[in-house]
Amino acid sequence: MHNQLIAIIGAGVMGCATALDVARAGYRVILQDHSESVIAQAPDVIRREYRSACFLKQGYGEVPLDIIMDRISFQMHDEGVEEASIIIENVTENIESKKEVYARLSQKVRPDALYALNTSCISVTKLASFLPDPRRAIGVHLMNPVPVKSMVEVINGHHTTPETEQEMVAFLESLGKNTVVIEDLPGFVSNRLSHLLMNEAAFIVQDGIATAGQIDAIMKKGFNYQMGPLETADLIGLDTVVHSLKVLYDSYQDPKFRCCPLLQKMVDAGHWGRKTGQGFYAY
Ligand SMILES: NC(=O)c1ccc[n+]([C@@H]2O[C@H](COP(=O)([O-])OP(=O)(O)OC[C@H]3O[C@@H](n4cnc5c(N)ncnc54)[C@H](O)[C@@H]3O)[C@@H](O)[C@H]2O)c1
Repeated sequence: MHNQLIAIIGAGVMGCATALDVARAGYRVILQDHSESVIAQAPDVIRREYRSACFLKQGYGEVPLDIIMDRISFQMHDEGVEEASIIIENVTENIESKKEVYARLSQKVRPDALYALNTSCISVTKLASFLPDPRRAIGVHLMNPVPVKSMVEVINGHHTTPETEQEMVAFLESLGKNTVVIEDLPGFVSNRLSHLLMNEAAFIVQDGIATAGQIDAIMKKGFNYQMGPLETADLIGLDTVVHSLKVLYDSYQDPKFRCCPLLQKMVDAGHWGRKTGQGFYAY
């Protein structure tokens, strides 16, 4: 067991799965969220993630669930965050929410702590500009589902130092992750490409050309994708996909990133994908 304490802020889809992976690797974890219902549900979400990871990834069950759960403190307050050597920020894909969280944490977090900023599309340089020391912040784009996906896209912001990069890569390797370190522009590599595909797939459904199932089948069987673009959108959360498309559109001012109206309509209707039980598919 490591002695290090890791604070994970935001206990949604990514926060819970990340807490599971980090605690499984032997770290003590604070999992914080401002929503009472999210914190109340988080232990069950983690238990489900663990069972699914044991099914999908050989050896994942070698660390028993009760040991992992004992390492995680579920909380709505920030107590203990001052002890953390790494802060992993996983809050909603909205610049104002993230900015508010950084302002709050800056009062408490120790000056030598590292910030791992988990964002789908927002520029890491922009996010780091809201922190007291942007040299110690770096983009850590974990992939969903975190326990199953070993790839992490690591993004150097403009001020990120080589020491920060080295420390963060070493931490991620201690979780069993593989990293690819790239430079910063909104959407990075993965989401600049994947969001175009998911958005265009939604346009195809809207145009009445094919169903979600047909599109996903073509991409899986014809192009060897493990998951189709609309299954992926449901897994990510359509709310997050729409937020990300807005960030891409605003950042590049390029119409290719305009959000498909059907996606926006589904979000307005509360059909956010797996997390609400209904998206392009029913769960
Ligand atoms: N979902 C994915 O597949 C995926 C993949 C990679 C990266 N990301 C990125 O990770 C981040 C989190 O995504 P998610 O899918 O977990 O979102 P989510 O909506 O499931 O969870 C976000 C959580 O942040 C919490 N939150 C919001 N404001 C807060 C505050 N001020 N203090 C504490 N908690 C607060 C919310 O209550 C919510 O529980 C986003 O930036 C997203 O773009 C998501």
